[in-house]
Amino acid sequence: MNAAPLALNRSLKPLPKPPVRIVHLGLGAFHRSHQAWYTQHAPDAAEWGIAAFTGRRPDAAAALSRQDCLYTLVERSAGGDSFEVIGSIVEAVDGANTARLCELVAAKETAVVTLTITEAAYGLAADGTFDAGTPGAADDLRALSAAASGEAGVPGTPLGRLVLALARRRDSGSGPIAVVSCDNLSANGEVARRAVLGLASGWGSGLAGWIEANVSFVSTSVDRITPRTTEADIAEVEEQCGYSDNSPVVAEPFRNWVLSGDFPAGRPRWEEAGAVVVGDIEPYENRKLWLLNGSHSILAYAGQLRGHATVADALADPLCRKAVEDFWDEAAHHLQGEGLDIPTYRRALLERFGNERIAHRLAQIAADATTKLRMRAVPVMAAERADGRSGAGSALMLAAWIDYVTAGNDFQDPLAAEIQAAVALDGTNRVQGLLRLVSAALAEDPGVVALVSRLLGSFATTPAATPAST
Ligand SMILES: NC(=O)c1ccc[n+]([C@@H]2O[C@H](COP(=O)([O-])OP(=O)(O)OC[C@H]3O[C@@H](n4cnc5c(N)ncnc54)[C@H](O)[C@@H]3O)[C@@H](O)[C@H]2O)c1
Ligand SMILES: O=P(O)(O)OC[C@@H](O)[C@@H](O)[C@H](O)[C@H](O)CO
Repeated sequence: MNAAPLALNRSLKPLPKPPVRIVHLGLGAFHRSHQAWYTQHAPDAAEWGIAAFTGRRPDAAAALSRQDCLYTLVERSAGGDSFEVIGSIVEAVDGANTARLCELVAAKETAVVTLTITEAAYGLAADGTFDAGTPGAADDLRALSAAASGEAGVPGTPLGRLVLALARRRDSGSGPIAVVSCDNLSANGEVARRAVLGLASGWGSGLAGWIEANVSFVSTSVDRITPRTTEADIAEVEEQCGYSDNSPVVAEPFRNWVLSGDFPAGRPRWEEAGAVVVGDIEPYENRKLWLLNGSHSILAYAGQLRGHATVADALADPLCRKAVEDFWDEAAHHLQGEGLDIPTYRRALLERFGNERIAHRLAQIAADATTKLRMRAVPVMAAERADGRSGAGSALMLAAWIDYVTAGNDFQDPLAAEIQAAVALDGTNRVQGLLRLVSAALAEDPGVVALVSRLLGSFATTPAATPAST
């Protein structure tokens, strides 16, 4: 009988355990492949430990805690896998444990709070402002107001919990701190600032003013394709590494992190691990959000309509590939700037997306479309139309999404009820109703509605049924 493999922990792999100076909200796959990797590879890693909180469930924190917060990062290239144990996370906590969050954020030693809570968790309205009316925000505003007056009140969203913890930091006199959004949002620092200040209004008693003066909201562009871990990944780590790891994470070899903003209480020297610190982040953000995430959205809807399950499969379909390249041509008109090198970036994306060993599921990317399309299709289309062109490449992304939700596919979206109501309408009203959830301005433009309507059905045929081109 084979002996059970040894479990991964700090006795088996005695990595240093630095003190907590970073608090992370959203303990998912991406944080572990990206910010935790950069922190481990910074030259001052010995001073910077991370306490990471889950978002909605305790499971990931419980699993990681069972192995002293160590996990294996599997770097998966087209040619093979390499393995590295990451130890920069030193505490993994259930997000509902607001007492521990408050304690850590209020501590003088804590200098940075990072976020990977997904785009939908910022509670944005269609115009990009904070929407106090979403159920999560409304509940948190009430909870924060109760907590401020000493009554029982515990916020349930990550940003509501962060506001509670920032109130504790103010009370403890621990001074300024940086909040760093690592979610795929344009101007993610500014979005985080608006959402935090919006929720802080529930607390009252000058908390919003204190946050304005003491919290630096850093914007970042983050990049490393990190699909969800599978059972096969867990089995592979056991076989190749000789220990059992319940929480490995798989990522492509490529990684990129561009940051812009102040860190009033310090930060790890991430730039010496390859991160880039810039003054103006917008061109980098747009390049990444439009070219990578925008084409991911096209592939998610068009690809699934054509029967594909992964990014690599969809990209191999000429119809999907053409839609991606047409959108890239459009977006490139509005990506000017020194060092952006769009042709090289595009070539690299084709190679990254084509890595068949990274099974990046289209269903995962398809989630939360209304929030994502506002930052991926809408700005490019608006810029194209302002320059007198049609914006057909961006319109095709919107048409593919409309076909996808109309076809009765399962989807997750903060506006799911509104999407269902719009889908129940007919013809142009349906198109206009769905566009309105993404951009009121585009929905009111008859030219856009007509263009998107004309493009419906573009991906209706499966590849096998597509007539051979002549
Ligand atoms: N995975 C990637 O390749 C990648 C790359 C770049 C950026 N990102 C950004 O990171 C985010 C997280 O990606 P991931 O791969 O870690 O996902 P994940 O599903 O592994 O983890 C997401 C974390 O956020 C929490 N969460 C999810 N939805 C939430 C909500 N509505 N409210 C509160 N908490 C919520 C989850 O509980 C979990 O802790 C993405 O949405 C994206 O903005 C991901
Ligand atoms: O939920 P999303 O669409 O923001 O993320 C899914 C993928 O598009 C995304 O995770 C990319 O892999 C990532 O942005 C690459 O850096």
